[in-house]
Amino acid sequence: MKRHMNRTKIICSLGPKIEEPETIVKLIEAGVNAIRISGAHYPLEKLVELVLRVKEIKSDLNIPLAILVDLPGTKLRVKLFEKEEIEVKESQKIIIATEESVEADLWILYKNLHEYLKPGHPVLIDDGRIRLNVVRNVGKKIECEVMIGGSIKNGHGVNIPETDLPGEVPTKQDREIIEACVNYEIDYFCVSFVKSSREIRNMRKFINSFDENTGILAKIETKKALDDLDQICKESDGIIVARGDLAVETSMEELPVIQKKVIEAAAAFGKPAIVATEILKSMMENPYPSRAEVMDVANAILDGADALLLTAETAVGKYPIETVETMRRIIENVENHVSQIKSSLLQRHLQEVHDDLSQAIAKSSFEIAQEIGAKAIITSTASGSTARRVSYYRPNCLILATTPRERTYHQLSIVWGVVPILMPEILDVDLMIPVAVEKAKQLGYVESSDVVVVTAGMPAGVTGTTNLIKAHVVE
Ligand SMILES: Nc1ncnc2c1ncn2[C@@H]1O[C@H](COP(=O)(O)OP(=O)(O)OP(=O)(O)O)[C@@H](O)[C@H]1O
Ligand SMILES: CC(=O)C(=O)O
Repeated sequence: MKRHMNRTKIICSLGPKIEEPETIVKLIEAGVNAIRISGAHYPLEKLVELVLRVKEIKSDLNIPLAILVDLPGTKLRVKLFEKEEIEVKESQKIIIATEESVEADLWILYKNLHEYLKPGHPVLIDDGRIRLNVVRNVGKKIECEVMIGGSIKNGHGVNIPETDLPGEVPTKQDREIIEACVNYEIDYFCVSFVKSSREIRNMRKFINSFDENTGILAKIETKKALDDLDQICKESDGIIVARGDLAVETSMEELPVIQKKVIEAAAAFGKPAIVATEILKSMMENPYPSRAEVMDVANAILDGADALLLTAETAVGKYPIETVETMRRIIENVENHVSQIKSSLLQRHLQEVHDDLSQAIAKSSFEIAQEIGAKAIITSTASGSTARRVSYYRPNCLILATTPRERTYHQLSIVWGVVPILMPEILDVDLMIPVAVEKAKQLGYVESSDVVVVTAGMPAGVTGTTNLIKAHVVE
């Protein structure tokens, strides 16, 4: 399979149009580095079936590819019984009920929701596309006036930004999904509607009771998450700027600055940042993007995103493969030509190291590689932490992350610029370096007489032990 060298990674969301194995392979060939499967849109059995399908494909193709299972969390959703879709029109009055037994036009199954809603509160559906205003509550019925109409589908997300509904993470549905998936070595679970770092800790505790190597990505999509952003970044394994909900929970106008702030916060902790939603939205209908969307992809890269996440474009859009190809081409163009602009837009400031040895190694290997024009930085990594730290600096040269851990190999595929390479476990560090370099050579990333900067650690294979840098000439 042709290897694409886009350094900003591409993640796509699975959906009914792209579930067939041949289509998944085509998406990967087009440039996808990771696949998100939504726990909100798939029943458990189907979700597990898709996880297994993607695992089989990545094993057959022998490629690094991360699987992200998105947990629904405390997000409210529309429930329709009997119908799959209803149409609502401006100024029409409709009834929402909070329990299935109560007659209504649509349901939001959250116990006693009516007690939290007051006249005038906006109820926003499908990332704010449909807008209702609460008129009054009658028992368990909520009467609303349609302010902006359209079609409402079963499962559409609901935001009620004026309320602060209590809810514990992981929810019952989250726990069921995690339990159904634990045997399949999921690379990342995405935690929706995070409001505090405490929720990440609770989620970590629950997930770790089954599998300590699964990563946790915090979806930043509420105002409250922004108040606890540093701690959330510190305690998770990466973040997603979930612009669909975020725009509704804050405001559209705030998004550009929030996106930059969140990416910056994640980077400070050496964690990958993913930008999601409506990146190439018009390609749901057209085989080409709008100018503004091309600029959005470029700006997300320049903001420092590690990966870009396509949601509805691939899940339910008409041109999923073309969308991925378009995204890849824009990324490649920006990355290949960004150095023509004098002020280096991608490069980041050199971090204070304090007494963090692995941070010092990452920073120094970047500086040495830039100084000597190295072909690659090869990090021998167990958890992937050194590779992520090197990636932070956005070096011009390749970042090759050799690891004996299969999970790390797949997890690193969402990290900017990192090429994950699986290699056997070698406990003698003097042997590990030549084997890692030889593997990189065999795969065609480096050739004889190239200079590479290698990082490794003693004892080998143990997380957090990187303590060695070597400038090495490939034999
Ligand atoms: N697997 C799927 N099956 C059917 N529709 C889907 C699927 N995945 C996504 N969609 C559709 O695409 C839209 C956008 O996708 P996205 O994954 O952002 O959904 P979402 O419900 O907003 O997710 P989240 O709750 O995680 O924010 C959804 O509103 C839904 O209509
Ligand atoms: C991806 C997602 O959940 C959002 O943008 O809201």
